Amino acid sequence: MTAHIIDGKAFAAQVRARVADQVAMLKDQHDLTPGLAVVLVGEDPASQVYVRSKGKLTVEVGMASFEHRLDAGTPQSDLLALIARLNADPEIHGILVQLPLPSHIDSDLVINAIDPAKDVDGFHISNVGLLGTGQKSMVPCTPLGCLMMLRAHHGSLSGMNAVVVGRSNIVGKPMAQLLLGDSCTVTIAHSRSKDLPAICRGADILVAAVGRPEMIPGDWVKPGATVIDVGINRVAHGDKTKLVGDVHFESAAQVAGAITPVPGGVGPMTIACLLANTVTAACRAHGLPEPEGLTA
Ligand SMILES: NC(=O)C1=CN([C@@H]2O[C@H](COP(=O)(O)OP(=O)(O)OC[C@H]3O[C@@H](n4cnc5c(N)ncnc54)[C@H](OP(=O)(O)O)[C@@H]3O)[C@@H](O)[C@H]2O)C=CC1
Ligand SMILES: Nc1nc(=O)c2c([nH]1)NC[C@@H]1CN(c3ccc(C(=O)N[C@@H](CCC(=O)O)C(=O)O)cc3)C=[N+]21
Repeated sequence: MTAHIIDGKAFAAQVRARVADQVAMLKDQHDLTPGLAVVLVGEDPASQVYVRSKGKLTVEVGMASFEHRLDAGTPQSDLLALIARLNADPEIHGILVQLPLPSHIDSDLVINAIDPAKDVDGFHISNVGLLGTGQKSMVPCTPLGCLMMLRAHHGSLSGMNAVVVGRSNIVGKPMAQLLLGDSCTVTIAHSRSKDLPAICRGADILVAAVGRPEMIPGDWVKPGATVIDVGINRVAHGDKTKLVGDVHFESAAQVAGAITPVPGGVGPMTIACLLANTVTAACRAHGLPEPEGLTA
């Protein structure tokens, strides 16, 4: 059997088109242009690529993009002062502080300084709490993108066994919350889990968010399962480099029912969901009805 390949790139283009329609409507009928501010501290090359790509796609859907690049040695107090200004700025509906931050900065403190209503990453403790208790919140972009693809592929996820490998605050834990919210039976595995292959083999839905290139081989995958590969790992490839996921794609695609590729799977959906969250935040800020199909 060869798995259906879930085309995250095409799906993301559809999500961005819906965001663009919504933005056009907000401009036309409410004279409102949603704005997204992205803050980058330091010169990490991968982060610079993401930030550029976010800025370009933000403008493409008709929103206003504000980029703040601070040098690596920026004092934490300066970053907090910038966030306070962005929180107070009515033209800005979404704020994203690119992670990881340099080690002299306390990431939790910075994230929790963002107005939760503008926290389009969904990382603020109040959004985490709202999600955990099933209340309306800002939902983290990567797990939201994964959920959208899973719902589109399966319809209902109710009663399915889902295994999430990885327990980070930005991917693993919120992914598990969303799957639980859709009535999956959820297992969260991590570096201390015993017999990870056996845990994975029980999964109807297997989400890999580890950060280890091609760690999960096909023989850990239940025949017919849906595999969502969140991993983005740059590895040597001849005298160049290439991107691979946390799943060994070739072997897993022989066994799975459906699988997301890397690149072209979860990554593009993450950015599309960031734009979706920004439009949702703009609607909420103005007491307007939220766009349908762009939230969890
Ligand atoms: N496509 C996208 O849009 C995005 C992709 N990513 C990618 O997703 C991956 C994960 O990111 P992130 O969650 O931030 O990573 P973290 O490093 O924060 O978390 C990794 C998790 O994997 C677990 N882990 C590590 N080694 C093993 C192992 N051998 N067996 C089982 N579990 C293990 C860790 O366990 P423990 O807690 O015990 O240490 C930890 O919970 C990365 O490749 C990252 O680049 C991230 C964000 C967005
Ligand atoms: N506050 C914050 N929020 C984030 O959402 C966040 C972050 N910090 N720090 C870094 C991670 C990583 N991340 C990705 C987004 C898009 C792709 C993406 O579009 N990937 C393309 C390939 C891009 C390439 O070629 O390099 C793909 O998979 O097809 C990947 C990774 C968001 N992150």
